[in-house]
Amino acid sequence: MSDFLKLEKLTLNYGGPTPAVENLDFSMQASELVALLGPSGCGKTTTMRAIAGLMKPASGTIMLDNRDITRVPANKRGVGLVFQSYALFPHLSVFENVAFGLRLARVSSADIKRRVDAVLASVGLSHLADRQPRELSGGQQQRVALARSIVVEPKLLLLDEPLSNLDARLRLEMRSELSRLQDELGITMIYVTHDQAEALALADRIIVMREGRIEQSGTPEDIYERPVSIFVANFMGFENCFELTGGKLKGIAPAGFETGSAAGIAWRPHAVLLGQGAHKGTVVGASYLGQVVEYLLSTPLGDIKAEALASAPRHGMGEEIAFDLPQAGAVLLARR
Ligand SMILES: Nc1ncnc2c1ncn2[C@@H]1O[C@H](COP(=O)(O)OP(=O)(O)OP(=O)(O)O)[C@@H](O)[C@H]1O
Repeated sequence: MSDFLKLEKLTLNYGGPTPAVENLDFSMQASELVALLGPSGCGKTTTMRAIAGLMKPASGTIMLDNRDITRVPANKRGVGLVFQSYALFPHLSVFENVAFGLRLARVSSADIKRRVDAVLASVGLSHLADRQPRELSGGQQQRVALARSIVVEPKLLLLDEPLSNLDARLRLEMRSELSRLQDELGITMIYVTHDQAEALALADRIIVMREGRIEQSGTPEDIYERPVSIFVANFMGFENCFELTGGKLKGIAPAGFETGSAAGIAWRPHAVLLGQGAHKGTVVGASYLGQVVEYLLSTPLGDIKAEALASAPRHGMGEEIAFDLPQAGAVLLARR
C-alpha cells in the first residue's frame, strides 16, 4: 500500500536559532488515525500548520495522495483543520456555519441541504440546526466545528487539541463520538494532543514528539507497554523511571534480572510491591484516589510512587515500609 501522507525530512523554522521541527519523517495510510503526542512546545502544532499549508517549510517535502503539496496553497490542499478554539461565525445558524465551505465552493443548494443534513445527523445536531452558536454548549459548538470540517470531505482532517476547551465529561463523550465518526466515515486524521489517555483511546498509531523530533512511533500498545526511552516512559505514566549505569540503579543491580545495555528502567506505581522486599522507604505523601491510595516514598533510590488498594490497611506519614521493584512490571528503556 502506498503512503497517503508522507512527510520527508521536514524542517520548520520560525527564525530562531533552532528549528521548531527538524528533519521530520513520517507517513500514514488512508483512513488511519494518527495521534501526535508530546509536551508543550515539542512542535505538534507547527507540524500541523505545515501540513495544512499555513507555514512554509524551510526544507523537506509533504506528499498527500501521491501529490507533492509542499508549495500548494492551503485552500487547494484538501486538508481540513479543527482547532481548540472553534471560531464559529456568531451571526450564522448552525446549518449555515456548516454550509459555509460548500457555499464558497458553489455547491448547489439541493446538494448543500443534503450534505449538511447528513453531517449534522452524524454529529447528533440535527435538532439544533437553526440555533445560533451562542445558544449552544461548548461541546455542541465543538461538534459544529467538526461538522463544518467534515462536510467539505477533506482528504485529511487535522485536529489540534480539539477537546481541550471541554470539561472532563464532555471530553469523554466527544472522544467516543470522534472514534465512531472515524469508523463510520473512514476519514484520515491526525489528532494532536498532550493527553496520553486521549491518544491511547483514539489512535491507530501514536507518534511521540520531543523537541521537534520523533521520539517513538508505534501502536498504542507499543507506546504504553514498550516505551523506548525514559522520556516516553515518563510521559506514559511510568512514574518511577531511573537511569541505569552499567546495568545498575544507583549502584544496586535490580534483583533477579538482566538489564543488559539498557539506559533506563521504569515501573508504574501499581507495579511496585508494598510491604515486602529488599528496599525500604519512608512515607512522605499519601493520596486517596478512590480505588487505590498512592503513596510517595522517600528511598535511597530516590522518590518512589507506589499504589495499594484503598481497602488495605493504610500507612501513615513517616512510616517506614519495605517494598520490592519486581521484574514483572519493569520495562527496560534503550535510551534516556
Ligand atoms: N509563531 C511563533 N513564532 C516563534 N516561535 C514559535 C511560534 N509558534 C511556536 N513557536 C516555537 O516553536 C516550538 C514548537 O511550538 P508548537 O506550538 O509547535 O508546540 P506544540 O507541541 O504544539 O505545543 P503546545 O502543546 O503548547 O501547543 C516551540 O519552541 C515554540 O516556542
